[in-house]
Amino acid sequence: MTLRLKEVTKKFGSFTAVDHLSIEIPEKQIFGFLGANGAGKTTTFRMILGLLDQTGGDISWNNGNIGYGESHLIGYLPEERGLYPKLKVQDQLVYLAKLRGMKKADALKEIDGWLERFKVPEYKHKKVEELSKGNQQKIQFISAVLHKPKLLILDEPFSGLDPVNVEMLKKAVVDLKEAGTSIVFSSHRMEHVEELCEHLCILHHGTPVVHGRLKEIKKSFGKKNIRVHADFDTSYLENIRGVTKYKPLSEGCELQIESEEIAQDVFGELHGKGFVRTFDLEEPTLNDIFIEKVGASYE
Ligand SMILES: Nc1ncnc2c1ncn2[C@@H]1O[C@H](COP(=O)(O)OP(=O)(O)OP(=O)(O)O)[C@@H](O)[C@H]1O
Repeated sequence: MTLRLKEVTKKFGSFTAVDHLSIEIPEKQIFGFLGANGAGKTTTFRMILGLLDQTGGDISWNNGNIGYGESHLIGYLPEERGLYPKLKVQDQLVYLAKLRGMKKADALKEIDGWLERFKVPEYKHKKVEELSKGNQQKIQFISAVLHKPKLLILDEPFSGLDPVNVEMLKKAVVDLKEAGTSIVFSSHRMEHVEELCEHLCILHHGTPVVHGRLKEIKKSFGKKNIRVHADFDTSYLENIRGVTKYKPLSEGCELQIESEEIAQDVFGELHGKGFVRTFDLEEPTLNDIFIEKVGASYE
């Protein structure tokens, strides 16, 4: 079930939050949605979910509209986390699962499995307000996936989590994909998108500036990085034609080059100058691409 957005636009008064966005989100894959604060990611998710009406354009899923009737097929982790603080974890999850058409007995079984998996079984009968923020986020993630949705939309799922919990959630996301769920997630962290997504879109002021398959995006970017590990001063490499960036490291440097061919020149200039431990020619990172297209880095 492919999710298609065609020329989707959202205006709030005279302000355009999403501007003629056309993307295709293939099924059973993880699609990454990147963009600076205010780029239009959450607004796009709300339109996909039918929580906001678009001003123009079409959104279709499996060639039909997504409506409230499909809530059992869709899971959503909103950016503004919101569980009922006074309700106990299990009661709350059962309630939300029943809203999505699950039977209580099935829900209880699933809940136990997820709480174990996320290493929080002891919170089952605790009120949500007694949990740390990170653990509340895990519970909210569980509420988005309990009913085994076909389409899962995750707005900044990893924000505010410690590295161990980030890994735990990432693993869950990958397993859900492998089980056949189509997943769209937004993030400010390039490395998460780079690691998890085959397809992605970078939004800038509501317009997609990069869109497609990660591998092809990297290939078509042209520029590459070189990492040199050497025991002598490499700063002269900065002056080679085609070297667009130079960053000294404690032992060596990192370079950005205009195209792959420049690597030969850099390699040649290293010859005979001293001991070179490593010379690596690497693909551009998503961060490099983002900086060039959007002009700002989050790091
Ligand atoms: N209900 C609303 N009324 C008016 N403007 C809005 C409304 N919702 C969003 N906007 C504006 O639309 C733009 C896009 O917001 P959106 O929340 O989609 O961005 P985002 O990419 O999710 O940002 P962030 O990374 O900060 O979550 C922002 O400039 C925001 O102020």
